[in-house]
Amino acid sequence: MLSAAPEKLAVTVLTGFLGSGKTTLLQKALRSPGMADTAVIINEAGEMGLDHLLVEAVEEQAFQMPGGCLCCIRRLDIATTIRRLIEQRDRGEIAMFRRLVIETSGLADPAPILYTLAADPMLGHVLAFQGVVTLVDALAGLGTIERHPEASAQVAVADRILLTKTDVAQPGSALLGRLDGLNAWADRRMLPGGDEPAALLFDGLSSTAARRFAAQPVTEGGPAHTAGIRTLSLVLTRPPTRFDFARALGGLATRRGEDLLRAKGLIAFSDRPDGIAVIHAVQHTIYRPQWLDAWPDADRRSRLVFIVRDIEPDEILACLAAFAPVAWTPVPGDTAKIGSSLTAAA
Ligand SMILES: Nc1nc2c(ncn2[C@@H]2O[C@H](COP(=O)(O)OP(=O)(O)OP(=O)(O)O)[C@@H](O)[C@H]2O)c(=O)[nH]1
Repeated sequence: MLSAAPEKLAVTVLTGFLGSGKTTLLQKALRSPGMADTAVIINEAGEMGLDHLLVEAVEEQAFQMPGGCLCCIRRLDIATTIRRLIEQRDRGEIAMFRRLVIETSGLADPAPILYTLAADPMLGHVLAFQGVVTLVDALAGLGTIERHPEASAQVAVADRILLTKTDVAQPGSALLGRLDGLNAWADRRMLPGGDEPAALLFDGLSSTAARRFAAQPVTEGGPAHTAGIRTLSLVLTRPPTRFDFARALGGLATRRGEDLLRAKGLIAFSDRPDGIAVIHAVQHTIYRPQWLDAWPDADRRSRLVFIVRDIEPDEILACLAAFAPVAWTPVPGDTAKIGSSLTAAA
């Protein structure tokens, strides 16, 4: 049965550097009954997307856009994806939704995405842009903003800045001063905090940023990315023990933590066969694994995605193999460099 389509689709862009907590916030927000009318589009920097599997949403609610950083190589795909979802919704093929969250990859500069949304003639009539919510890691945020122009750009366009991981560390005065310098006018909140996660994504946002960027066409060639960033996706042919795996990832984080921007994955361990571990590392920090009762999709392979700066795939493979003696096999076609070479080819 066809449902009546709403007049305008409320859209929020959720951004923040790699590992700042975007998927965690989305997971919490989607548990709220108030989010039943909200679809999410998830974009990741690597070919092998995982976040859409980790968001516990109704299957029809979360849509994946992997295959590259949304702001450069796939910029125009976002308009196509939204148009397609609206058509499917209006034909009754997917669940009715009245709101949309676009989670950008952690490396995205949101400005070209905002421009793409505003410049599309059809979308201009059907979208009601709410604003940009930017997450900043209270622990790693200052260093990240200083080293990566993408992180500064994400802060600069925010309508709301959410400082995450404040249960672990309070943001220092240097970070707060840097945020003031980049964007003093955005609403600023702490996470975890007293706010409803769903409300943080929609309530009280202004569309000032959208209007500002709609007026500034983005030049071809896309935004600048930090040089030397690349992704590497690996699958494991045999399950490692938890100890070996911890030593392998820990060894890499100890040696190259500053340039190990992000690692995430799904791993089956030989000494814990009753669960699948969701692995997260952000620079020097390796997070306690979360456990799933079963594989979240048909793919039963243990897999890890790395996003690194100035680390060659061979160095990662050698470090992992030294500590965890199982085969780590690169996924063909996913040792991509993100940066000038890809941008120029767009
Ligand atoms: N202590 C604490 N940990 C958090 C918080 N938010 C996120 N994390 C942890 O940080 C790690 C990365 O969080 P994600 O939500 O995957 O980050 P993300 O921004 O989606 O990462 P990318 O998609 O790679 O850009 C996970 O281990 C989370 O559990 C927080 O507020 N407090």
